[in-house]
Amino acid sequence: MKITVVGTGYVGLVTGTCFAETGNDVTCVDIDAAKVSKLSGGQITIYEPGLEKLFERNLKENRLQFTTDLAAGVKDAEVIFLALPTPPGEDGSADLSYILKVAEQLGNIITDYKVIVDKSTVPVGTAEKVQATIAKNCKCEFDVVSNPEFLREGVAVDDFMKPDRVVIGTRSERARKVMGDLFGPFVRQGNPILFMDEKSAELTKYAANSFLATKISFMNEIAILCEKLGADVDMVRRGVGSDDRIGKRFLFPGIGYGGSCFPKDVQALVKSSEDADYDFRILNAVMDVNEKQKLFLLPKINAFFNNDLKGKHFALWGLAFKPNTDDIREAPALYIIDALVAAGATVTVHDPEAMENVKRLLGDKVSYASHQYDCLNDADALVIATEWSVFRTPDFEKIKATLKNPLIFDGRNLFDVARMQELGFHYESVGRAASTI
Ligand SMILES: NC(=O)C1=CN([C@@H]2O[C@H](COP(=O)(O)OP(=O)(O)OC[C@H]3O[C@@H](n4cnc5c(N)ncnc54)[C@H](O)[C@@H]3O)[C@@H](O)[C@H]2O)C=CC1
Ligand SMILES: O=C(O)[C@H]1O[C@H](OP(=O)(O)OP(=O)(O)OC[C@H]2O[C@@H](n3ccc(=O)[nH]c3=O)[C@H](O)[C@@H]2O)[C@H](O)[C@@H](O)[C@@H]1O
Repeated sequence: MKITVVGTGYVGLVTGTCFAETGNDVTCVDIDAAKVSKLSGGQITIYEPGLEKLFERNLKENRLQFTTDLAAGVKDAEVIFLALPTPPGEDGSADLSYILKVAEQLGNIITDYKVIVDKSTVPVGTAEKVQATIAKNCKCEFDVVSNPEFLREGVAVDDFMKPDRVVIGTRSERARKVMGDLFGPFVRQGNPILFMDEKSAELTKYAANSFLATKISFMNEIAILCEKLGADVDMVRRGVGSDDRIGKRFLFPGIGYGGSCFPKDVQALVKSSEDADYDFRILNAVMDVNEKQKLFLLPKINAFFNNDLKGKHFALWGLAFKPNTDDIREAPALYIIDALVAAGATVTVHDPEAMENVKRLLGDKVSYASHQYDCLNDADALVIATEWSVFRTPDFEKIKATLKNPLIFDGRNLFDVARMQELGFHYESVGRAASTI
């Protein structure tokens, strides 16, 4: 099938590459000329495990092309995916200007039947708006379909190729057939394609992300309670997660959820609810808990240093909002850095993939260490903000020998508390007793 993907960011690039990998002829369109030039030249623009190999193969075999020219890019397409940004507007609602702008352009461009697919995360009613915007100038038939994306960064290729489900919102038989054929190869393993109306599909995406965020905030509050009552959140998590009705996943407490999606999508659903004259109380609490959780380690750090961080120096491991990505959008590490620097401390940071992005954002606000152990030089303590595998089994003797104090504040519960005690560390984590020296 001939497919065009408009917007070649995270979702667009994964979508385009995976469709090419399953034998489709894919053109990706982006207004960012530098990005298009890099991608056309074979240089991948995001860090995503497993994607580069597929990208290179499909580019070489001419199933994947890139252009800045929307009209040329969509000319032969049967299906046009819109994988455009939907950032939060000032009032927290999703900003639809990117999508509606392209919809308006498409109305003037398309001359034969196309299925136009909202892949972006968009509020209920957007498919209708896109339909109306295209229809203003369009002289041919077309359908607008809602097909939200559920991939996670870091495992995006697997999530796209073997999805738990594909949600397709359309009431058009013609579009349903096209989308069913296109996604058939991805759901052969038995997971379903769920056909529904456009509004239900749009709400499914927000409900899924908001529910996952709720699970995380819930466990973060349980972790706080564990510390107050002397329980161990690791034990509680296992005990709770063994119930199939609850499930083991997304119960890991930490320093809050970040990334480009949970924070903005929970906020957007709250705003949609307000617009519909409904106060979504649970989600307001979820956001509130998450805001506080990002700075969960700060009182512990302050308490250790008697509320005087002036002149103290911290090593910080992990900048990405989660492992296996270089994405630092809404990363809890950034909030910790802000708080430490505001209190008069200095920080040296290390991350396996996200250093360049942080350098662009923070410049000389922090210092950078290209190796995780160099990061520890002259530091009063180590703070861990992201659970990269490479941080899970470090050389503890080296850490102890390099840090000024054997002191670790771990926002991701990487180590066993009793072991840290044996090794002679003062070790503080989330929802578990501290090991003290
Ligand atoms: N990043 C993720 O893991 C996931 C994101 N989503 C949703 O997918 C949507 C896209 O997200 P990302 O890929 O992360 O965004 P992104 O910000 O990485 O990429 C968006 C791309 O669109 C391009 N663009 C902007 N205006 C354009 C125009 N007029 N014509 C052509 N290209 C244009 C930008 O240059 C950029 O390359 C959002 O709604 C997001 O909520 C959904 C699931 C997962
Ligand atoms: O709409 C989106 O963009 C995507 O948002 C999330 O994916 P992603 O943001 O890539 O990352 P997650 O693995 O969901 O993690 C999000 C945040 O939650 C945190 N988290 C996750 C799980 C957990 O148990 N505890 C926890 O604190 C992570 O550290 C991270 O900061 C969803 O998992 C995807 O299904 C969805 O498609």
